[in-house]
Amino acid sequence: MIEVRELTKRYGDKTAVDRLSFSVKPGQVTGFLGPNGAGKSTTMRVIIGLDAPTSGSAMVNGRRYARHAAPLQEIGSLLEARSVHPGRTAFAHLMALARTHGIPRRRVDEVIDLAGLHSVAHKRAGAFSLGMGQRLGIAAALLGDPEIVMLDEPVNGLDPEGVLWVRQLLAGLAAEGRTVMLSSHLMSETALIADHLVVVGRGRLLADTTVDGLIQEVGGRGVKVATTEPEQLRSLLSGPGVSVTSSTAEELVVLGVDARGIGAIAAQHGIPLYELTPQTVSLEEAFMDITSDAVEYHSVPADTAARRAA
Ligand SMILES: Nc1ncnc2c1ncn2[C@@H]1O[C@H](COP(=O)(O)OP(=O)(O)OP(=O)(O)O)[C@@H](O)[C@H]1O
Repeated sequence: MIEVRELTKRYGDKTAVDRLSFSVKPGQVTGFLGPNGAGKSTTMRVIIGLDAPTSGSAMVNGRRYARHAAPLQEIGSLLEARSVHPGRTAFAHLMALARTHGIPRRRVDEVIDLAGLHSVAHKRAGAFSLGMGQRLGIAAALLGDPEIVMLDEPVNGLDPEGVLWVRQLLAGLAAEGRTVMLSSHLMSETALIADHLVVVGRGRLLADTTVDGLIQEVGGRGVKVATTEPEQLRSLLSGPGVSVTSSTAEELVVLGVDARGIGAIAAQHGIPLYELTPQTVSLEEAFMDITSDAVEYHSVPADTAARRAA
């Protein structure tokens, strides 16, 4: 379990993390999402004690990271995939980590196999592709067989097979009851991996929810109905958990009853319908909607950028 409470981190006058609170629970995969510069890496660095909070706290299984006697066995993390000595082989890198943490050689062989690094284990890490480097970083994170696994952008640079591997690996770790957290700025990719989502923007919490919850929050999964009898249909549909709004005189937007249910009620009462459209909000739209005010670096159309530069 990771518990972040009222965490604030300032660098000079820049507030990277702003009174952020959330929990990452065991047995599920939590996606930590936000646009570039949202404060994800800073939060993760504080969690593993690489940075000290300005105020608030980040606890790992009830204690600050530094208070754990064997932190690598408590929480395995991948924060900077390239933090490997380029002249060392993958095997030597993992062995060095294992030796300094009292981890047996057998476990090094296990994580090399687990990460699919067998054929390159004795090659210099400096010659690794980005994807291989990511696999080595993930192998290192798993070395201590930790209860908690925290990975910063783990699929960055991986090919589709690698992405699938990470997805299955993390789902397997969560199914074993471990706590799994991964950061990303890609919503659709994270939704395939994560059960629970923590969304941040400009250092603040924007949503702490599930994929479905996020879509509901931005008004997705409603049904647009056009009928000649909107008022009659509205009163027939009204009930607990149902919300009906009208956009035009003959159009209703219904939340809480699906298209099939609306069609059945209309047919029962002889109400003609001339449109019945489930409204889908894509995950990317949902993400953009809740983070739109929190994006630090908005892109501008190419011609505007060119005019500004001129
Ligand atoms: N050491 C530092 N000194 C000054 N500012 C920093 C420092 N580290 C981070 N920041 C700033 O804090 C903010 C949050 O950065 P952070 O790297 O945590 O965001 P992020 O969500 O991980 O972004 P990305 O997806 O781009 O990695 C950014 O505006 C960044 O410029």
